[in-house]
Amino acid sequence: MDMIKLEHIVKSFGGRRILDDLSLSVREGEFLTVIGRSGCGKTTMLKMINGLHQPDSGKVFIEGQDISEIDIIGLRRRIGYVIQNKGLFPHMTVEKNITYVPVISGRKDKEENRRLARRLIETVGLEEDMLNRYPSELSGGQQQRVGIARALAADARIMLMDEPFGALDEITKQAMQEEIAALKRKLGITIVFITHDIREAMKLGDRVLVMDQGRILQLDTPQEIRSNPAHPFVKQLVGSRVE
Ligand SMILES: Nc1ncnc2c1ncn2[C@@H]1O[C@H](COP(=O)(O)OP(=O)(O)OP(=O)(O)O)[C@@H](O)[C@H]1O
Repeated sequence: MDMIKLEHIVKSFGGRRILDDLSLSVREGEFLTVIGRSGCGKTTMLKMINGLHQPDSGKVFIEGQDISEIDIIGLRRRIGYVIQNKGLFPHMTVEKNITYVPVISGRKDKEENRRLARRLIETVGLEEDMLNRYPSELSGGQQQRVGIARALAADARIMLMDEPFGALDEITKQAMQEEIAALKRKLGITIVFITHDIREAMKLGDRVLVMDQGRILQLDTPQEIRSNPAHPFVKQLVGSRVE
């Protein structure tokens, strides 16, 4: 099944076309990585998927539902959104951050929420005693893990990740890459993952979407992208890959 479907999306800001007739389907359980020059529209596309931006024309479907016809707040709770260095509530403990969506959705049993937080903190590879800390008391990599745990707490079947590991050192980044790939295999979640790092895009993606000027240059498996780059820009991108 198509978990996410974009149909002929057009979006302009200040008279500039940022997404130019973009159509795309992401299958359930697929890991799609997105790469392209700064400003080519990656984040704008991601924000279309959870209704943070509305298209000027075209349609977005999530699990077959046209999102212009459903409750957008409910939709956002079903879609995890993990962004670099941001997103955690600084005045809440890690536990409160993780259980935020279940709590605002009416799940008030403290013990049950504590159990959920304990389970998820372990799932993302952190120690239980971190639940009582505040985000500022965690490293960047640990904050990213909490962000992922929070998205999982919402029972998100879709995870949108905007350069989630961009600010991490190489060792932590590799550990996080392993972790997210394992989580995806284990939970079968659908992931759309923006990166500036072609190695990361090729390593994690079931398919890689190369974007330029609001259009798709190529959307293919890493193997195809490598062996049959459809455009000089793609070729250049892949050529810059450090083996
Ligand atoms: N809310 C907005 N109002 C006006 N212009 C916007 C808005 N959001 C994005 N833009 C513009 O749209 C273009 C695409 O932005 P977007 O954030 O989608 O790019 P990106 O590919 O994610 O870039 P980067 O890799 O630098 O994060 C940019 O020129 C940006 O300035």
